[in-house]
Amino acid sequence: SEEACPHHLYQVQLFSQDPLVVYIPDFITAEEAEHLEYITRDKFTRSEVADQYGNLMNATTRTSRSTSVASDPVVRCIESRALAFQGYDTPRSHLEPLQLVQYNVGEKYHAHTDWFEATSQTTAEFGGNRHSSFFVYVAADEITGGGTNFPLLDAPKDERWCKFVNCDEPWDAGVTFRPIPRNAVFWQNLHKDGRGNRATLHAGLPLTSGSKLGMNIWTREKPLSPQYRSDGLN
Ligand SMILES: O=C(O)CCC(=O)C(=O)O
Ligand SMILES: [Fe+2]
Repeated sequence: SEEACPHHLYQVQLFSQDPLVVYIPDFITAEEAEHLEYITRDKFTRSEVADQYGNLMNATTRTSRSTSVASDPVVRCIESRALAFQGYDTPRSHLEPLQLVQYNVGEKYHAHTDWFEATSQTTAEFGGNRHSSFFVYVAADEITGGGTNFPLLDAPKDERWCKFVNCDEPWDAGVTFRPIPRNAVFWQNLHKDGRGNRATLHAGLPLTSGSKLGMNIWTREKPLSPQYRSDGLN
């Protein structure tokens, strides 16, 4: 039985190979989660989305509030972890500032991809397109609903996944990751040739009760220009 196996520390689980999706329990610590909440507590504004031309706007498709996070030693640790996870080869300059997203009852983010279709959002100063995404559940209080749904991924068959994904959903709804504090979902947005992978389509489902604080960690294909980075370094 599994109980007889020696203890090990790593916990990541491959969820899907194509697109690459990896589930990461305990991606951030309780102290880091509290710190993120604390340093952003009065900073949230209505979330923006980019339209097909790359114009940023408030839209009914994304009703959360969000803020980017200024760099500090705790934030740098989280960034380092995200870079190490991706194989150490990616320099910090490829990271967008961490983005926190706050949802209350009824709020959601309609199905979207994190990679951009609009070339105005993938210019050299933005570091090209978003190569990968981590979505981290920072906090979830008394929550129902509010999972992250990938409609084009296959639901897992093994019921041991049910602690991380909602197994009560119809199989044709794809997969919905539960908003479990400090856990993260990682995925690769782009094919090898740089084209966006449509199967990474996903949505933040509406909350039917409680509240949720999430965090996006987006890695671009190339370095962002200093003005768009949290460290502002050259
Ligand atoms: O809220 C979620 O579960 C997903 C949010 C998301 O996909 C995003 O902010 O890009
Ligand atoms: Fe997203």
